[in-house]
Amino acid sequence: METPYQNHIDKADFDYVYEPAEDSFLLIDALEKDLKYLKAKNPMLCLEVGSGSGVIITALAMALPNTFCMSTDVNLRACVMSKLTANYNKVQLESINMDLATSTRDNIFDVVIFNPPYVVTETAECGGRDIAASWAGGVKGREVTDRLLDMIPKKLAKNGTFYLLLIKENIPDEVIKIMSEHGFKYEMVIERKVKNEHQFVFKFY
Ligand SMILES: C[S@@+](CC[C@H](N)C(=O)[O-])C[C@H]1O[C@@H](n2cnc3c(N)ncnc32)[C@H](O)[C@@H]1O
Repeated sequence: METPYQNHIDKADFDYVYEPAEDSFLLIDALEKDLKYLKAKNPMLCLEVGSGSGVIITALAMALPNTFCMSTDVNLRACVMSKLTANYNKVQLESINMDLATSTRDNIFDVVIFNPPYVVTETAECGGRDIAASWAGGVKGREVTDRLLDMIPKKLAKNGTFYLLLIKENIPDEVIKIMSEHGFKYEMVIERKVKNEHQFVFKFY
């Protein structure tokens, strides 16, 4: 999968929007690894929740030209940057300022992707709309993720797939249990140790 160009972004804008980092690129690598599966699925509609600068959903839109791609972010500046990244790379993206996928219709997404704010913080730090929303994950770094886990069964289309990045501190086994209780199978697509983090991308289907 090609990495989208982001030369249009002024470096200073990353004071306000999450700058793509190792976690973003691990998720792109996971989608690349699963590209045969994704192409065979021929998804009509893909959603990236929390798209930040738009690097992941743009990479997916470039790899799946027949798929309609959508993104949400609680940070308005991130929505604008995602749209510009897609435009710059000549793909279509609908980018919407929204909390997770709360205002979308049910049972419509063939693929949902989330690189969440996963850092363990005080609860009071998470739930904002600015740059801190990029990392502040509250208890176990899972407060935002857990809200999305409860929405996934309702938002995915039949036979839909959900890709989620987690770190060890998020206790992936607990996430697997929650998703199993929702009736999903899982696969760990890729993992990487980066600096002091052990990152994983799980696929639930
Ligand atoms: C770790 S950053 C990932 C950004 C981008 N996907 C990437 O990988 O480069 C997490 C993103 O989730 C967004 N976010 C946090 N809470 C959210 C929520 N409740 N609804 C939608 N987006 C949210 C943040 O604003 C941020 O852009």
